[in-house]
Amino acid sequence: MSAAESGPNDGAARWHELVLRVPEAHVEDVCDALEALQALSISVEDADADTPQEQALYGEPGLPPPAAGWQRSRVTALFDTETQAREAAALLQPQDFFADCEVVEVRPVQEVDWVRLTQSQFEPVPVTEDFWIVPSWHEPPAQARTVLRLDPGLAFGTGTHPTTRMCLRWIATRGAVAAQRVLDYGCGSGILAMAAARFRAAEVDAVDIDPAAVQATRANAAANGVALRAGPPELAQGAYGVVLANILATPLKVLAPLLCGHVAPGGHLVLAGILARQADELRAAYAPWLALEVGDEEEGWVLMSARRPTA
Ligand SMILES: C[S@@+](CC[C@H](N)C(=O)[O-])C[C@H]1O[C@@H](n2cnc3c(N)ncnc32)[C@H](O)[C@@H]1O
Repeated sequence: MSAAESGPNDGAARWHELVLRVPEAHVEDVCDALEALQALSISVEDADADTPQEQALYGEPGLPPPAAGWQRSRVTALFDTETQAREAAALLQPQDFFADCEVVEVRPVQEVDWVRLTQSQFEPVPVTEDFWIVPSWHEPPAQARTVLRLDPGLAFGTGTHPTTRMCLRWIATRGAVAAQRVLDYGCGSGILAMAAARFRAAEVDAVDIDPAAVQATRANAAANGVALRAGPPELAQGAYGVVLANILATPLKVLAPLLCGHVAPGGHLVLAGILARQADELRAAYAPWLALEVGDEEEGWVLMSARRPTA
């Protein structure tokens, strides 16, 4: 057994990890003991991971269930303090079941500033040269004349996904939403609904089957000073000059009669969430009502749109 060593930044660390090497036969005993010693969490990994000795661990039909650990497992237990981690190591070492085990180290776990880390991953997103989606912790770029403030949250839609970006570009460049009733079907964060409002839609309805998305849309609209109605799908009523739906090919096919039924004469239907190879399926599914065409393509995704003839 090797002596446990601690890392150089002990003083600053919030938690400490006790790392052990344990043969398969004793993984369960060691984990039970660590639990009894008040470990905050315990993880078991293959000690030979990423080496030629790495061992797959899964149950095959007709074969015995997988073992609790690998031939040589690396067991890591998290403790509140360095003292607790070292005491746990000291208490384990004399135990019979620990005979073939090894204390690898006691090491500090550095705190991660998750807020800062997350924020650093979300930069302002340009939709066009002068329309930008900007997280609240960033200043809008100088060239941004139209801005939506949006932070990553539980609901989909920060502008970083190509399907959202293509819809935003359609809204910003076609001039089709101005003075229209607009429906955002599957609103997620409400990003498309808010963009429609920014580009002077007369009235915006945003609906989603996920109550968390409806809540996020309301909160994001309030933060952006945007007036819209958000709610469950039943909120969508009557005809709209523009119907936007960025969902996925399968639900979009099921929703074809419903979505087409909301498109006013002379109005537009804009669909995204469709892979390029699914475009023909979608065209066929919507053919009884509207003639969809691919209008944009990005990273293997397409935007499809159609216009209902004026009556
Ligand atoms: C890919 S996200 C799009 C979010 C946002 N509109 C955007 O463009 O980034 C799809 C959203 O559609 C919602 N959704 C999925 N199926 C739906 C359905 N049948 N009716 C209404 N909303 C649906 C999901 O809950 C999700 O919020």
